Amino acid sequence: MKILDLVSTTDARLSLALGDAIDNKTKPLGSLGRLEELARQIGLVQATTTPTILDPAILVFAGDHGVVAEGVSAYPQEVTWQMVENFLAGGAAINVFARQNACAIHVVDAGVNHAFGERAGLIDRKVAFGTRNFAVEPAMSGDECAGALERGFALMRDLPGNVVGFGEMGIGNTTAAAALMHKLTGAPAGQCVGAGTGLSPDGVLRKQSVIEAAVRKHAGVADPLDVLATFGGFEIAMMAGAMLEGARMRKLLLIDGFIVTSALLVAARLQPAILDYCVFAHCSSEHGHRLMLEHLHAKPLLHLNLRLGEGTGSALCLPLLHAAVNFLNQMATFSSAQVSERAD
Ligand SMILES: O=C(O)c1ccc[n+]([C@@H]2O[C@H](COP(=O)([O-])O)[C@@H](O)[C@H]2O)c1
Ligand SMILES: Cc1cc2nc[nH]c2cc1C
Repeated sequence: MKILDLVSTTDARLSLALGDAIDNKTKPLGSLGRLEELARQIGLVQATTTPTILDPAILVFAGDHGVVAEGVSAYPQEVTWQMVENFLAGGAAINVFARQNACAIHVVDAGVNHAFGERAGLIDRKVAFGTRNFAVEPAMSGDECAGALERGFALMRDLPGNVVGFGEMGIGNTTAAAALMHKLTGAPAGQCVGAGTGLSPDGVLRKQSVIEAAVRKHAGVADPLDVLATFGGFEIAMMAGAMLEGARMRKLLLIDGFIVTSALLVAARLQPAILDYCVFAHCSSEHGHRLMLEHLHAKPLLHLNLRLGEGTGSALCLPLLHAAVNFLNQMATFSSAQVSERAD
């Protein structure tokens, strides 16, 4: 497996040109706030002063987690495959929000513990029927982890469009994501764990102990790919691969909640320039997400107390992306509209 180098989108001349284009629009300087930052970022990602949003798509990666045997989720494992069926039937929150925003969804079986058979609309990239229990042994072998990353690269190469939103589904995956966060940011496990699908306070303490014991068991694992294989999940590894390839292709990456951001933590350790390509959709109410975002110096767009996953935050910020490119491409300038500029 080869991870290709990513280049930063930094381009001083283009940044100046975008700044001029934004400042010449008929509005007080800076008055479109975060939308101005977004417009500039999308312009830099696409290397143009006239960026577009073409064929946006949301990829929902599903996988199961052996660590659920430790009682770390409020819901049973079969909810993962049952929700995949719900995605395929169009009845989940992500289906509703993607439809509302004319956005395609692709559901990927990265490693669900269920035999779906041939299913229209389901992209079968199953590495295995769920990871192993990392409280006992590494979640994945090195080969399984590399296979998941590579399938992520390939998926992105097949995807049209220049904006890709990430989403996931996997009972137990907040435990995997919290373990990755603990290992990759150095934050204490107690600051990385949260209620996930709705664990009780006692359940959250148990989740913390499971992570702390597993980290002691797998002491010495430090390389980001080894950390991913030991504590991660197939959907998390496949997202990390897809993010790396998406950025290499200069697609804009929409980062959803706690689990999607944990995949980015891995990708950013491998290729820090990936952060230039990321829009952080929202700050999840999962306990560790705010700290995880701070670690990445990320400023999320929305604060809606979401903690659903599926890519729902990614879908909900699509109108903001459209607004950013539309104001840049369509607003009149002071000179074209013959509006007087500021007096000083
Ligand atoms: O995206 C988030 O921030 C988020 C926060 C909490 C839970 N989730 C979703 O809930 C599931 C994992 O929760 P759990 O408690 O089973 O680890 C998984 O399917 C995620 O999509 C997602
Ligand atoms: C019902 C349900 C839907 C979900 N969507 C993402 N994670 C989920 C977890 C549960 C339990």
